[in-house]
Amino acid sequence: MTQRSKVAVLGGGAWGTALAVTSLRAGHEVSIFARDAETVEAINQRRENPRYLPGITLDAGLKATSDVGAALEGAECILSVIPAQATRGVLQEVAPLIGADAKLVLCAKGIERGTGKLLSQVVADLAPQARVAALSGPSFATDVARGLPTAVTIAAQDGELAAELAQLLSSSTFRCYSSSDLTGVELGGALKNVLAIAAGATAGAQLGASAQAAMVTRGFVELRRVGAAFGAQAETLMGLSGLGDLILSCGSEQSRNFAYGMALGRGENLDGRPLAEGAATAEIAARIAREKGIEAPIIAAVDQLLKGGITIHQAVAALMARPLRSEHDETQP
Ligand SMILES: NC(=O)C1=CN([C@@H]2O[C@H](COP(=O)(O)OP(=O)(O)OC[C@H]3O[C@@H](n4cnc5c(N)ncnc54)[C@H](OP(=O)(O)O)[C@@H]3O)[C@@H](O)[C@H]2O)C=CC1
Ligand SMILES: O=C(CO)COP(=O)(O)O
Repeated sequence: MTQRSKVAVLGGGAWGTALAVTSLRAGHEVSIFARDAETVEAINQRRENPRYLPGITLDAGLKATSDVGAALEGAECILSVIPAQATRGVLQEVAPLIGADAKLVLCAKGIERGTGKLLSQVVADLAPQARVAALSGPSFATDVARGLPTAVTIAAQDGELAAELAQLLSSSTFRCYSSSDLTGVELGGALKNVLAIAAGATAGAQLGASAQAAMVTRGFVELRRVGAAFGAQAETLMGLSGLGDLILSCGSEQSRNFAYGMALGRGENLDGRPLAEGAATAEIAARIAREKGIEAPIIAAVDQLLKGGITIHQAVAALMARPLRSEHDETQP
């Protein structure tokens, strides 16, 4: 085990709470910032987070506060676990509280809708003093909170920082690999959510397991094309934050993105559903692909589906009618 540090977690949702628990298990002092007073009280008084992790008893020693300054005070490592589209707003508020040497680990999976920026670019805008990294990979919050074995990747442009963080956050049930491909790890996590919606919609419309497998495989081709255009390494996308997370999220209703897609495929009302980051990322991912001339028909179809422009049956019919081609088209990046 590494030296005991203070880890601050921004966000008292499912993933923030699970990462707080795992940080505690890695031997650190942990403080969660949650804006919701009831969540703070439930974590501190009853060792539970019934809104986001119902039925799970949290480890003793976890602390939560609605005072972000108190949560961040003395923290050597800050985990940002605020949904992607709210990350800028929260960082704007907390940036002055982040020290020059603080390690800031982005744990949300998304691309900023308004700007097309990865979250590390949002940090560069607002808290350039922070040493930024991203944590991503196949990991359901409930599995992690329950202490089931999980592996993720932590990436930073500075490979030594990534390795340091992997050491800091790993425990006997939470294995962190390190990487210097920050862009690849961020993109893998953000785009798999869009593809999980596509897979879920295919399942919801009862188009069959074969169609679902084709959707995921060809979706992965699009993920790799977008990754290549951003300079991501192909091996990164074949790893935990890419293929690994696709395997998890495109085949299980435990994934909120997959479940959201299922509801979409069944034609159900989508109001009031739990967070599905892919719904926010789809439009900007489709726009980025269009602007960069990247062929990404599945990502575009998810965007259209979410906007109500087409049905899943129309989307699949259009995908099936595309011109036949080599599976490995070298004309695409
Ligand atoms: N759940 C999972 O299994 C995993 C999730 N992730 C990623 O982690 C990110 C967060 O997901 P998750 O924790 O599950 O989401 P949840 O919906 O469970 O929780 C979101 C949390 O963020 C808080 N929040 C939202 N907006 C703000 C804001 N403006 N200021 C302060 N707090 C805010 C919410 O507070 P409030 O309750 O007050 O609204 C809530 O505590 C997503 O990007 C997701 O893709 C990654 C891996 C696994
Ligand atoms: O990212 C996740 C697992 O790795 C969680 O997926 P969902 O947000 O779709 O539930």
